[in-house]
Amino acid sequence: MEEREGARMIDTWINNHRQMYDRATRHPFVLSVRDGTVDSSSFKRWLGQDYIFVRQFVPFLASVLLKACRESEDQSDVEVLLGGIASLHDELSWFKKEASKWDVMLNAITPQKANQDYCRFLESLMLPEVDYTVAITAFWAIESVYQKSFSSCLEASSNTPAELMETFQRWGNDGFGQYCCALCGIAERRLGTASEDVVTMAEGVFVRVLESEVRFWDMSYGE
Ligand SMILES: Cc1ncc(CO)c(N)n1
Repeated sequence: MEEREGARMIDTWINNHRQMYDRATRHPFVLSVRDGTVDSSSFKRWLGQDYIFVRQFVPFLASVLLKACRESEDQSDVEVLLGGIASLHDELSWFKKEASKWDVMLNAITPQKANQDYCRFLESLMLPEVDYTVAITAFWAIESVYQKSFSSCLEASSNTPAELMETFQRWGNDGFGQYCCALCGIAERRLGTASEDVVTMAEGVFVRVLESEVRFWDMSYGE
């Protein structure tokens, strides 16, 4: 099979869907965090909904790991994904600690429509017939929207409130950036030898992730 240049492929997608990409990675909620004007009710709403999402993210990541174990030609994929599982473990404890700090009752939260839809989309990607290349592309896209969004809140010119810094460091720090690069590298490598059909499907999933992330951020403003 002809080798395609995966790196260029993902860059091309980002360029082709630039408007949606920017809406997902420079959402008004994130910009309000960055300039220090975010209100605590939006932050708390986001925190509670994201906890629910992250719980659903665990079985999704497990399904990607299983596909990597079975289908990947490169053993290091499994190690990258195991690192992701370890950090999700840490993330869940962090959510609980942060929620108690802000008086958010995690047990009492019901998922809003955008969250339910996003979680249902994740479920559809867990099916065994979904190609590993498509699943890892989705996984990379989901993580990288948070990485891009929150790393912008840590730039020297930003005015992120001190009590929110720890939150945004979770997804904005260099280590998380390197993890996203490793995921991107896996997706690129797989896309490089994938069939046209799989590439088309992976691009569709990428766009769907961006749309789902925009709707997810929108929830922080309430319904
Ligand atoms: C909605 C959403 N997207 C991405 C991430 C990154 O893990 C997250 N925690 N929540």
